[in-house]
Amino acid sequence: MDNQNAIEFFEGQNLLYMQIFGNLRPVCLMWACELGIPDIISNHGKPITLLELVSALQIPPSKVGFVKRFMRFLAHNRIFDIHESQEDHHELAYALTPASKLLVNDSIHCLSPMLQFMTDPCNFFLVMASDSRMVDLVLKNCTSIFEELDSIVDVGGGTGTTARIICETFPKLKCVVLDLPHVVANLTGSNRLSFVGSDMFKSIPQADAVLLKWVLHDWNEENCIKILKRCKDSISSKGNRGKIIIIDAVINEKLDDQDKTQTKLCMDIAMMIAFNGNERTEEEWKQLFIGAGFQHYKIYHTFGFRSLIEVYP
Ligand SMILES: C[S@@+](CC[C@H](N)C(=O)[O-])C[C@H]1O[C@@H](n2cnc3c(N)ncnc32)[C@H](O)[C@@H]1O
Ligand SMILES: COc1ccc(-c2oc3cc(O)cc(O)c3c(=O)c2O)cc1
Repeated sequence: MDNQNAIEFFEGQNLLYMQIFGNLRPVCLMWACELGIPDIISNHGKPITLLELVSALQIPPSKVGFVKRFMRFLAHNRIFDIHESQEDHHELAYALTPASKLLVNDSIHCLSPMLQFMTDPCNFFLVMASDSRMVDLVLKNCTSIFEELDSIVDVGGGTGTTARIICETFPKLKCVVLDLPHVVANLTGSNRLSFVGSDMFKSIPQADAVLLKWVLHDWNEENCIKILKRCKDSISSKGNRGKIIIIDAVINEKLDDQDKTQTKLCMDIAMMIAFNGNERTEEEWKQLFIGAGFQHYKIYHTFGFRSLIEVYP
């Protein structure tokens, strides 16, 4: 084997081993949460040294080396930062990163229920509610999309986490949550929030706008077009003023960085396995909109791996 071939051979081998052992990443992330490490670091108020962490975890001192290696792995994966402590003779100290800040339990944007997505699918509404609490950031960055509306139906809106945030953010807006009857059966609304138990394939109440958040990625093309047609009926009395607001992923391998594409493609596989659904490219979204009889759409790509799409009749 010549030099170039040997380099390629070993790079290929490394890539394969990285993928094979990569399934340890979510496992370690879950262990870190089960041990409460993000909460311990957050409560500590400053980077925590290895010995302080081992003591907080009530792990015998003989196991310090294990914790050190575990934290090295997570730091390499950008879940924690490693600092050299100034006070304690340059001892290692661990801090939260933007990712692990989202795993601190008392934070409003805590995503630790999302971690259970793979291991405990029974907790579905807990998982979706944790994702929905992120919606306040989306709403704050696109007030113009919602502030002109008087009414909105959140189709497949689950237990109403998103709708409650919309009502709090836009005090004039009336919001209906439509989901399957058993999902909304015992939920109580308020004067601007109501729940309707119904099938989105059959009929959707009239409104200025329909919201579909993480709904269409669960369904194949044929079913998406059926849902979008029912949404179009719902806004039909508003003429060209009505619109559909979709919050979902848009795959764009050319524009997105490696991390964002990785997240979207992983979700695509999860949707394919679980629901025969899929994450879509802009062209695939466009074909759905044309298929359901819509004329225009506008995509806002500014919310991390999720996008917001306005669709007009
Ligand atoms: C992935 S969840 C999205 C929930 C919510 N929009 C969110 O982002 O948290 C899909 C939702 O669609 C609802 N759903 C599924 N089939 C439905 C149907 N035929 N009619 C109404 N809702 C339905 C499910 O009960 C579930 O709440
Ligand atoms: C933001 O990323 C995601 C959005 C939605 C989903 C998701 O997850 C589940 C999990 C379940 O246990 C049952 C389900 O029906 C679903 C979904 O329908 C769904 O869209 C995952 C990641």
